[in-house]
Amino acid sequence: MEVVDDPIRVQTLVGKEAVPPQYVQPLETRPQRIVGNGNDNDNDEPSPPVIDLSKGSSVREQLERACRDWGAFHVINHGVPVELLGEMRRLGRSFFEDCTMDQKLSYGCDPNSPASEGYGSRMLVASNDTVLDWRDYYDHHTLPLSRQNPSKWPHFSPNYRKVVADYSDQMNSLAEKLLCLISESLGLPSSCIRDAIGEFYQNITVSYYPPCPQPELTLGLQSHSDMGAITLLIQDDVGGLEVLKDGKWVLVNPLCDAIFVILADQTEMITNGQYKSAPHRAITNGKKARLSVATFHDPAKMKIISPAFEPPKYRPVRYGDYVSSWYTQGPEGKRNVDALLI
Ligand SMILES: O=C(O)CCC(=O)C(=O)O
Ligand SMILES: [Fe+2]
Repeated sequence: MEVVDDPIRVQTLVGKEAVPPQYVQPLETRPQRIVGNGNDNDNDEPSPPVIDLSKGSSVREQLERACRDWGAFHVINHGVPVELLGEMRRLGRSFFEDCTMDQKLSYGCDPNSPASEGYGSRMLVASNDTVLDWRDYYDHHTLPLSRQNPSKWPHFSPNYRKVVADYSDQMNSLAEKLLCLISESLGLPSSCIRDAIGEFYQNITVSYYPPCPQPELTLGLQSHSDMGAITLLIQDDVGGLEVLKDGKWVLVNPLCDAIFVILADQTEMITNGQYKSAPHRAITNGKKARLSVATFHDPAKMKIISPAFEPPKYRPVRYGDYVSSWYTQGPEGKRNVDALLI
């Protein structure tokens, strides 16, 4: 296996006047908007729907529309204490901003293993000539509990490990609840998608996007869809997450108490393409650092995923094989799940 050097953390580039050439996107993938200058959101631009989970009877209908039209939506009244969302954001930010680089590097992830836990900067990179993302991150392995080893997580704050463990529990329950509702919205038994995924493999990734001297040339995270079943994301008030809707990039409004739900590739497969995974990306800005916390819920590597409808439109795939092809080919704006279409 090719041995990869430990990547430069983007935070160490802050203060430069220009971005190094490896971070410059080709013309066709450069962002079309600059956030943080007061005209972030085009008034005519549609916004992802907001679904109130406490509104019993209409929730399934709203979910159905949001899943078909967007593959992504906000949920409010989701049952997760909003103080916990705030604590997770605060502690996540504190790691990046209050720890020294030496402290942070003592948690550095293994650059030779694609999904290793810890502090890194090059997660979605397929080859050495891929344009780099303007992002640093901290990835935590949280579920199943046999993968959870809090001694590997930052200990600069006495609360950090407890907050991450509580956050993991809460996201797990919400992901289960949403997959049940999503199954029901398609007339499937409520446990259908949940059972098709099996035991959740959950990762929590805190992404930190330092201010960028040339936001018009860069992306914080290149276009991709998430590989697993369902992603639950919170962000701060800076804004920069975009989802692709009818061929256009639409900004996801930061809603402080909401959780943003992103359908991922295995849910597209199981629903036989009735609900598509949502391509999304993050843009950067010149003034403020931006933070997001994404919680991924994936099947086990050995799990075979196949559509729950006849006739199937996708070939069955072992999840581990799907992941390996993703890491060797990279997202590069393609929809990897399309490769499984029959
Ligand atoms: O930072 C964001 O808003 C997006 C993060 C994301 O898409 C990911 O980590 O897969
Ligand atoms: Fe993502």
